[in-house]
Amino acid sequence: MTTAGINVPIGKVTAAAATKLRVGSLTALVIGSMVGSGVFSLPQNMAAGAGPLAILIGWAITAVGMLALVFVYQSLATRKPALDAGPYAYAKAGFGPFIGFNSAWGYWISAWVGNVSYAVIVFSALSYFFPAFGDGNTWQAVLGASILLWLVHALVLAGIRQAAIVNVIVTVAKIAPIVLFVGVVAVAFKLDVWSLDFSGLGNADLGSITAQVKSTMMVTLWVFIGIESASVFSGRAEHRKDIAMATVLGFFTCLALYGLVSLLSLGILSQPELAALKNPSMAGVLEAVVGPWGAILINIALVVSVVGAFLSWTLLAAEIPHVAAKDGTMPKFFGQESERGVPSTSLLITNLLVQAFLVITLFAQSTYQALFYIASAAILVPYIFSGAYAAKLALTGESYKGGEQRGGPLFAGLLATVYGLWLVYAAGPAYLFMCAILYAPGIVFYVWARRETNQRVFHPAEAAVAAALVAAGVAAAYLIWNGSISPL
Ligand SMILES: NC(=[NH2+])NCCC[C@H](N)C(=O)O
Repeated sequence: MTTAGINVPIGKVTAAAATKLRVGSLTALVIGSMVGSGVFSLPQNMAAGAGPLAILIGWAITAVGMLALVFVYQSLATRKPALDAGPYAYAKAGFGPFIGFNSAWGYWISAWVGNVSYAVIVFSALSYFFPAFGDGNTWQAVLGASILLWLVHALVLAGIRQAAIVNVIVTVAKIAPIVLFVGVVAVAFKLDVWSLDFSGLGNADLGSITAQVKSTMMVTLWVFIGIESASVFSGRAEHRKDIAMATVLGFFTCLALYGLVSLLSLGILSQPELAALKNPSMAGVLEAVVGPWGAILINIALVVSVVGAFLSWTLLAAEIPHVAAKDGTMPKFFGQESERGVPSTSLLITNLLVQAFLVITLFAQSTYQALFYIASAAILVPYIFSGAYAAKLALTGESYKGGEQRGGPLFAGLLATVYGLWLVYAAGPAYLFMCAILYAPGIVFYVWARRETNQRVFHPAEAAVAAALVAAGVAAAYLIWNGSISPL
């Protein structure tokens, strides 16, 4: 991860890093911005609801859908360079202020709920050394996570920016063990274990192939979140065209690593055995091959990787409402800055929410998986509207020169949108309802921002969407209260 997330104005972050980057380093940046916690739990997360065949199909769908999204952000970055505030700015330009607001709000929710999941998985990994941390949701773990949270808070307030050199070290420290894992597991791979139940249909718990594929979708989405920030690195590229190359290279490198981690693991332990592993499950798989040092290595790699990602996503999460406040999308108070230029109010609100969710985690006994499912589902609004905006530009011809080819971008935009809608379906009702609860309160802040800037609050269509959102939120709160759904 790097600080140069989508909403971080490039100049501010990179003033110090004036050296221009080539394809290699840019690719490392792209990979670094994607790899956080997800990969370390892939063996269990993927096998929990799917056999080898469905996992293969799941990666294939993800490859196509995510690549479409990559092209969407690339084409938007070149066509609408002025909108470099990221996904919400595209959604706003394409579909009006209310949709724009919800994209910013959703991206923000995803960022900070993702951080809650990070805190949980870090302590779940540490429980290998200190068993009291359990699955990262014991009181000891939540206490530890809270200390980590406010420590990071203090660092950010003090004006910390991730130095390029730290990024390089963290990226190497997290990628090297993953590559080692793939190598060791490839050698120990047993085809007969892998093909034991190729279709997964032998295990009645898994259900049809479609059901199995669906079960992998939030997981594969989660591991690629961060890819949208790649276009922001353009300011750091020596040649602008290098960034496109680096994004695609970074994408395929991660896809290969992710695919191999999840698929090769099925040749070490069977699907039911993987499904029963504790996360980070890469640790359990490597331990099965080489003994305890395998688990120790992976657990340490996870802590390094996720603490680094936690810092980056904290900076990014605080930056989102801050940037959105500047253009009137969010209330002005989110834009307040400390003397050091840190978006202190936004940071404080963000981390108070993380803290509140950590407490909820303790009482609801929430798992890492449930938390990152919420973060994945929440990001779909900005993703879908980015795809739709790219398609809209290609359809109307806006920002295209006469005779310029529009078929490719139109196809990518439509594909990304369809992929996003399929993910909404795959997320399932429990997580959609949970998102409704988190999105609905946003309306108050939207109204606030519109009043502050003396603008009309809702157009009729927007009012209808808002009303539907409130209704869904209320229904969701009721269903959770009476126990019909339990997304946590
Ligand atoms: N804190 C967050 N919102 N992180 C989102 C990025 C998730 C990242 N792809 C991972 O695997 O960890």
